[in-house]
Amino acid sequence: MPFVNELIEHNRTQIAQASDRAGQGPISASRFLFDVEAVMALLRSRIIGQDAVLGEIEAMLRVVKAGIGDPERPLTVNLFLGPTGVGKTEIVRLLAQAIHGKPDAFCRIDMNTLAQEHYAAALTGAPPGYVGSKEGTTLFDAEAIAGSFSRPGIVLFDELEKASREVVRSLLNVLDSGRLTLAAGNRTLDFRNALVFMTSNIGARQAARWERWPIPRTGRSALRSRSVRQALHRHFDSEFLNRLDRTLQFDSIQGDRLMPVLDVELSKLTQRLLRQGVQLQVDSAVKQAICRTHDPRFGARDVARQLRTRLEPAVADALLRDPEGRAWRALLHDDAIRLEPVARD
Ligand SMILES: Nc1ncnc2c1ncn2[C@@H]1O[C@H](COP(=O)(O)OP(=O)(O)OP(=O)(O)O)[C@@H](O)[C@H]1O
Repeated sequence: MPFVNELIEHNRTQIAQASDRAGQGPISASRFLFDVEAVMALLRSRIIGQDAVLGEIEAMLRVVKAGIGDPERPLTVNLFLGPTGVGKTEIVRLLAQAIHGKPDAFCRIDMNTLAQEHYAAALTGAPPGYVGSKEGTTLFDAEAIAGSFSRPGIVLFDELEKASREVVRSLLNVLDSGRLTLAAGNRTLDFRNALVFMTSNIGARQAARWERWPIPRTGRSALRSRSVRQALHRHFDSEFLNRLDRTLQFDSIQGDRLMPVLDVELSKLTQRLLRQGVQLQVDSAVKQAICRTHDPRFGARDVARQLRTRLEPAVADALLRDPEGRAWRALLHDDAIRLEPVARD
């Protein structure tokens, strides 16, 4: 028995195909099934300290949902800038989760693997006459890019600054016309139904220096964003930068942002434990100890790492020691995390 959503999607696709055949072009008004409020609620519950970025994402999703963008370009093209572990990739994963029901339902191109000029071929496939040209083999996942009539595809070009200039130049066509003809010439990938994201940590080192400058926060953030913009313009041609819809700068994750990030990470762990029928409470002393020893170079990644290396082993010990134990409390003893059973009434 098909789901209602699938039936609606099927009907909409039929209508779209019929209208295409009649030469009217695709129907645009609200063809996308996703609900902007629901998508943003998920993002806001999981992404801490990036309010300005999330505001821009919301505006972008509204334009996409309303279907009023240029139909000859990707639905949107966004460059995410910031240091490691601040939520750049996580936002794309959450969008995939909210729109397609799976956090990995997007096409990810790791630009780090395309660091040399001749790797442009890996992106667009082999030219005619070369091995692999007939197969049209490329790094792109055509289905994840195309999405469907009622759900946009999602593409992420990760670590953009690592790609060679040649590879970045081969993306200009995608940004201009929403299409990329593979080198063999026998296949074209269509990005016109895709949300395109790119990430880069360009300028992050310069920005970090301003974080420590002893001036008020607003002044610091203006200087920081100017230095990131300068680094960006030094690295990429304006030909490329002018084709981006949004360049969004992420804030670093440290100070008073750590505790809410820790709460998000903890809730993922407690949910996993609950699925095994185990309850876990974590003392605030444990949380403070984790925030105190946070390594700011790794942003939120270090919070997740500390949970994995300090809390999870203590939980595992307790569960293996007493497999019948169903409720536990994590406490701090001499700077080490210990678990004690919670007495049940
Ligand atoms: N702003 C945030 N709020 C809550 N959790 C976050 C945030 N940023 C990152 N995280 C957590 O850290 C993990 C790593 O973040 P993410 O993959 O987004 O890093 P990134 O910014 O893309 O950095 P990198 O350039 O290293 O890939 C995420 O899976 C998430 O659990």
